[in-house]
Amino acid sequence: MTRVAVNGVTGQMGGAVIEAATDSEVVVGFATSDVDAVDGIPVVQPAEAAAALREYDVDVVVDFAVPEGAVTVAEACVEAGVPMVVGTTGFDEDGMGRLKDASEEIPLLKATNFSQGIQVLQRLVREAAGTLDDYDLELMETHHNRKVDAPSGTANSILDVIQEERDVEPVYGREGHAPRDEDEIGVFARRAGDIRGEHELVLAGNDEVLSLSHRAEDRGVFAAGALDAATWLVGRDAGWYAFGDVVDA
Ligand SMILES: NC(=O)C1=CN([C@@H]2O[C@H](COP(=O)(O)OP(=O)(O)OC[C@H]3O[C@@H](n4cnc5c(N)ncnc54)[C@H](OP(=O)(O)O)[C@@H]3O)[C@@H](O)[C@H]2O)C=CC1
Ligand SMILES: O=C(O)C1=N[C@H](C(=O)O)C[C@H](O)C1
Repeated sequence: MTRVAVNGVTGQMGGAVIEAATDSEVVVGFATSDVDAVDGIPVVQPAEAAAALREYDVDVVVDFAVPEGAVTVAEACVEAGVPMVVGTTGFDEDGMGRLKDASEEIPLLKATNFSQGIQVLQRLVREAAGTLDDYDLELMETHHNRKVDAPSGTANSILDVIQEERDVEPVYGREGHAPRDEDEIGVFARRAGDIRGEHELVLAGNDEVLSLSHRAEDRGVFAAGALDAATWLVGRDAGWYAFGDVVDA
């Protein structure tokens, strides 16, 4: 069985990964709060991650934490020579640069969304935005009230795909007198309750509207995808990988 360490083990996604790990074994977790164990799994401070990766003979790390913690653990993975799957979102340029540096030494797979449905949505978005090239575009995402980054990592990834097809400028929310430019895309983030994750792209012409949307109904979908990615990543060459590489394999 693949021996997995979970970064952010005390969090919502950490719990979902532990629950989904039936074909792999979570042997250690990382978090900053002062807890010894979660579900019988020892919890270690991220600053001590490199030693723990060796001590627990970890094959791969699965990360759903915060950007700073993900970078700390990525650098520990480099030290210990362990591959890493990064699910955390909201990195700034420096954080992304440090992950890229790590990927020169270890296999590192980063995805803003580990659901297969979002992989397909991304392909549909590319086709729709490229084909309906004069339609107005608006992008919406909705998440639970504890989410800290906005727009979601997934919304930013969808925006990246659109910008590869169309020269559009994002406008984040609108307020007051805000007439729409031809080349803008409105981007909206809503936060409420325990909504797991909803994304919708609307493409509107004058007489028709195409809506492409996805809704995650359980965090288990992200956890299962990340664990599939983790198993796939073990034994690969150092480099930067995407979830599409796993889904297409
Ligand atoms: N790619 C995908 O498919 C998905 C990505 N996500 C992303 O995963 C991340 C986590 O989401 P979620 O579980 O809901 O968030 P939570 O806030 O529930 O969990 C965050 C976890 O990170 C830990 N943490 C905080 N600081 C550090 C640190 N410096 N080093 C290591 N761990 C740390 C927290 O524990 P403590 O305070 O004890 O340190 C906690 O366990 C978010 O960025 C979210 O957007 C979420 C779902 C799917
Ligand atoms: O924080 C979450 O919950 C989620 N975060 C990811 C994102 O920012 O896109 C993926 C998913 O939508 C759930």
